Amino acid sequence: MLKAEIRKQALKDRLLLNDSLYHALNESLLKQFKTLNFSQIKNIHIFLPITEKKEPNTFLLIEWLSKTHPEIKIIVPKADFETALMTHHEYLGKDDLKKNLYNILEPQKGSLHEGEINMVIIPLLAFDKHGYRVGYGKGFYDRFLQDINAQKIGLSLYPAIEKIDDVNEHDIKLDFCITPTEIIKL
Ligand SMILES: Nc1nc2c(c(=O)[nH]1)N(C=O)[C@@H](CNc1ccc(C(=O)N[C@@H](CCC(=O)O)C(=O)O)cc1)CN2
Ligand SMILES: Nc1ncnc2c1ncn2[C@@H]1O[C@H](COP(=O)(O)OP(=O)(O)OP(=O)(O)O)[C@@H](O)[C@H]1O
Repeated sequence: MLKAEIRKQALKDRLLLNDSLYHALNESLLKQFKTLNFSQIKNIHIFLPITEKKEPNTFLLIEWLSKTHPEIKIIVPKADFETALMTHHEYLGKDDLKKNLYNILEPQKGSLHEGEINMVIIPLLAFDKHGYRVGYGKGFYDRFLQDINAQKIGLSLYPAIEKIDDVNEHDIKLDFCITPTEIIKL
C-alpha cells in the first residue's frame, strides 16, 4: 500500500477507538515498554502525545521511567514547522509544557540537549514488517534520525502492516517497534 492511503486509514481507525479500548491499549504498551533493557541507557527521547489524534499516551511511559529509573534523563522534542527540524529539550514535568498551534505539547524552559541520545521512542501512524514507518508526512523524524546513533523504537497501537510500497531514500528504519502485544525486532 502507499503511504497516503495508509495514513488516511490509520488516522480514521485511531479516531474510531473508543475510550476504554484506547486506555487498555495504552496500558498494554506500557507493559511491553517495561520489558526493554535500560541498563546501558543514560537518556531517552520521547515524543509528547497529541491526544486529539489518539496517539499513544507516552506520559504513562514517562511517569513509569521517572519513578523506576530516575537516573535516566528524559528528552522531549519541539518541532519547528518552518524548517521541519526539531530541537530537543530536557523534560522538566508537565507544568513546563504548552500546546502549540498543532496541539503538540512542547517544553518551555527545558534546556536544550545537544549531546548524544541513546534511545528514541518514535511516533507513527503505521509501520511495516520491513521496519519502515508512516507518519504525518512532514519528515521530522527522518531528518532527526539520520544524524544520530540511537536505538530507534516505534510505538504503535496496531500490529505491523505487510509492506509500505513507496519507501524513499530518506526513510529511516526502526530497530524495534512496541505494540500492545509484543516488541517486534525489525
Ligand atoms: N506527538 C507527536 N509529536 C511530533 C510528531 C508526531 O507524529 N507526534 N511529529 C512527527 O513527525 C512531528 C510533528 N508532525 C506533525 C505534522 C503534521 C501535523 C498536523 O496537524 N497536520 C495537519 C495539517 C497541517 C498542514 O498541512 O499545514 C493535519 O494533519 O490536520 C501535526 C504534527 C514532531 N512532533
Ligand atoms: N533527510 C531529509 N532531507 C530532506 N527531506 C527529507 C528528509 N527526510 C524526509 N524528507 C522529506 O520529508 C517528507 C516526508 O515524507 P514521508 O511521506 O516520508 O513522511 P513520514 O515519514 O510519513 O512523516 P514523519 O517523519 O513526519 O512522521 C518527504 O517530502 C521527504 O522527501
